[in-house]
Amino acid sequence: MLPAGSYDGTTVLITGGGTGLGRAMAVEFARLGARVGIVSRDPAHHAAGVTAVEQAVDEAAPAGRPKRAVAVGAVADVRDPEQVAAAFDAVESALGPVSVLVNNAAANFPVLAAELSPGGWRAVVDVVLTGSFLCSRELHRRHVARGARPGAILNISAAQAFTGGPGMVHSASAKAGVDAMTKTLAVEWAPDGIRVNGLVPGLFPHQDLPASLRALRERDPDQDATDARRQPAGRVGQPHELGWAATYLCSPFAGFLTGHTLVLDGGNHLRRDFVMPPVVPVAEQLRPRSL
Ligand SMILES: CCCCC/C=C/C(=O)SCCNC(=O)CCNC(=O)[C@H](O)C(C)(C)COP(=O)(O)OP(=O)(O)OC[C@H]1O[C@@H](n2cnc3c(N)ncnc32)[C@H](O)[C@@H]1OP(=O)(O)O
Ligand SMILES: NC(=O)C1=CN([C@@H]2O[C@H](COP(=O)(O)OP(=O)(O)OC[C@H]3O[C@@H](n4cnc5c(N)ncnc54)[C@H](OP(=O)(O)O)[C@@H]3O)[C@@H](O)[C@H]2O)C=CC1
Repeated sequence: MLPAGSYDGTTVLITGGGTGLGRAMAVEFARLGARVGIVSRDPAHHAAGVTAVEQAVDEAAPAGRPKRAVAVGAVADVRDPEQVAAAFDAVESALGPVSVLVNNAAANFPVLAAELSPGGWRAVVDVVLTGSFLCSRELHRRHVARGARPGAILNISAAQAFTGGPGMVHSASAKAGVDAMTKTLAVEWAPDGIRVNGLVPGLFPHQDLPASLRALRERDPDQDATDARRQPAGRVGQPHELGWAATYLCSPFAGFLTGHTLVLDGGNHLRRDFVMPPVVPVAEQLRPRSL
């Protein structure tokens, strides 16, 4: 954990910050003093994120301290550059200039590559890869125009980017693009004082996942125990742990770190051996089963 107040005076914009892991990161940034802008499509998600942030900050604050406006939501589909610019405007007019961006918004659903429509491919690649680029570009443009520094961008990726993702070709391909973008922008924007890093969550189950992903887990009534047994660390990740890693990577304590992608997965992506469990074809894994 970073020292209290590490983010005092800093405005952090988190795409998809109203649900799941984005919300957990928003809470950890706010606990350390950040003002947080939550950007996504659904205002109900913003409200959930703002409430979580305010509760966490209130719990951590001394009794009687006046309540501060620490979080706001702004509507944008990250695929649309005009909506992205408008959301930055809204966040900055409420909370001040954004100097930290977390590209967390994502889309994903399990599908066999042979059955994925062009529209389904585009939806995922555009949200994950194009959305991360458009938001990064917007932060860079504003940061440079105001001569501000330092700045930090954190791209939330996935281990599928380097292992491949059978049953999720769209997401794996998009996240691999995000990792290449992390390295590229780290070099291009280092002279502008903007660090660009990546963070890969391992398995972090939570209730906000879309139905198609939840359904994969809900087939097994003992899924929590099964998931834990599948991880070298013997457990899945807890969302606040991702928040701890994110707040470190964007902080001055990581001031010389750029172009790096940190994997937080209890060792799961390294779990390869000469002898592996028998192969179950992905088509069989995704086929609906009667319980
Ligand atoms: C515990 C397991 C964890 C596994 C690892 C998790 C990794 C993650 O990335 S988690 C993040 C997942 N979160 C989300 O996906 C949240 C947001 N998702 C969505 O809003 C939808 O899933 C979306 C991606 C479909 C939204 O895109 P949008 O453009 O708004 O959606 P459309 O309904 O217009 O669909 C576009 C396109 O995609 C096809 N499609 C949608 N769902 C499926 C599906 N389940 N299977 C196959 N195809 C799907 C849809 O048919 C459209 O295609 P066309 O009809 O060809 O235009
Ligand atoms: N949970 C896990 O185990 C893993 C997660 N990850 C990654 O972690 C990150 C967070 O995922 P997680 O919290 O689990 O998933 P969620 O589904 O909870 O979060 C996805 C978020 O993205 C937002 N979003 C989706 N599409 C758009 C869009 N077009 N424009 C703006 N915002 C959008 C959604 O908000 P709204 O609907 O309001 O637009 C939602 O808040 C993602 O990058 C994901 O790929 C990676 C590996 C494993």
